[in-house]
Amino acid sequence: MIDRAAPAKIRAKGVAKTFSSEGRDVVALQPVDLAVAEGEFVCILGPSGCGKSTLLRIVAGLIAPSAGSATLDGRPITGPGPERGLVFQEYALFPWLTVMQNVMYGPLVRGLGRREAERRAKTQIARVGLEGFEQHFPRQLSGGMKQRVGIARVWANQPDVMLMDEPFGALDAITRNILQRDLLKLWLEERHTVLFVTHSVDEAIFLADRVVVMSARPGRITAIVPVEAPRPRDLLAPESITLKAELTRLVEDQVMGARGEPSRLREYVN
Ligand SMILES: Nc1ncnc2c1ncn2[C@@H]1O[C@H](COP(=O)(O)OP(=O)(O)OP(=O)(O)O)[C@@H](O)[C@H]1O
Repeated sequence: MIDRAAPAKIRAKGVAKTFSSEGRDVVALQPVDLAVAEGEFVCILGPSGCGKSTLLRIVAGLIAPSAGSATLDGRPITGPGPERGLVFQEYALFPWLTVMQNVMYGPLVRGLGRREAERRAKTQIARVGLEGFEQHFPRQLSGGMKQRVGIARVWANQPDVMLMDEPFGALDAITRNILQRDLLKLWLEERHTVLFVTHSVDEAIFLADRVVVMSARPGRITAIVPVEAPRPRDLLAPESITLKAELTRLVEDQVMGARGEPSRLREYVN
């Protein structure tokens, strides 16, 4: 159970980001406040370019905010750390290492003995359904398999928090659905805290405890919508369809609003 009364696992307070490039300032993120509870699965949903990745990268410690502060367990985030595992859309595997070596890499770097690193890697490779592919190189794997290795690699480090940036965005719809189900199964077993960036409304409804909707650039949070249906969720159930219409409207309003056009969806949604 998520304990919302407990101190937040991740907290963003007035977090904002302006990038300066070629003498121009780009406001990527307006001040954002967000608290994620321990063990919670939160999806950040919004149109392209609204600053979703920027917010995730600030929590990852890869970039510093221009204003405000982000904390993990109450401590300021000043850089990346082993308690936060990152999965990106680009698979980011080492092409010259096998699946086994890729997954063992983190535990070895963290000083685990070879045997323990191997044991952990084997367990994680089996969990993501890649038993038998330990000696394959990334080039011998499909996109979905590479993303499974990416997840196994992060999980082998036993992070407290998983930060996922459109991890399934490059995959075909069927593979994406399978990986969403598998990710959910793994998450239900261990209940890491997950911050998951997506621009798919269906993906957010299927996975999240809460969906954070962001506005078109410069990004800010426009709504936080809880998803209360028990898992696994049926996206064709009436409550999912209603929620899908609501979230789609929220996102579309942002895009249309940014263009100065009224939302076309309004006529379909009461
Ligand atoms: N390093 C950077 N330098 C300059 N501008 C940047 C940088 N990183 C991001 N931006 C700008 O900040 C804005 C937000 O980018 P971000 O990648 O966070 O959006 P996003 O919502 O994740 O987009 P998408 O869904 O398309 O991946 C964009 O306008 C982008 O061009």
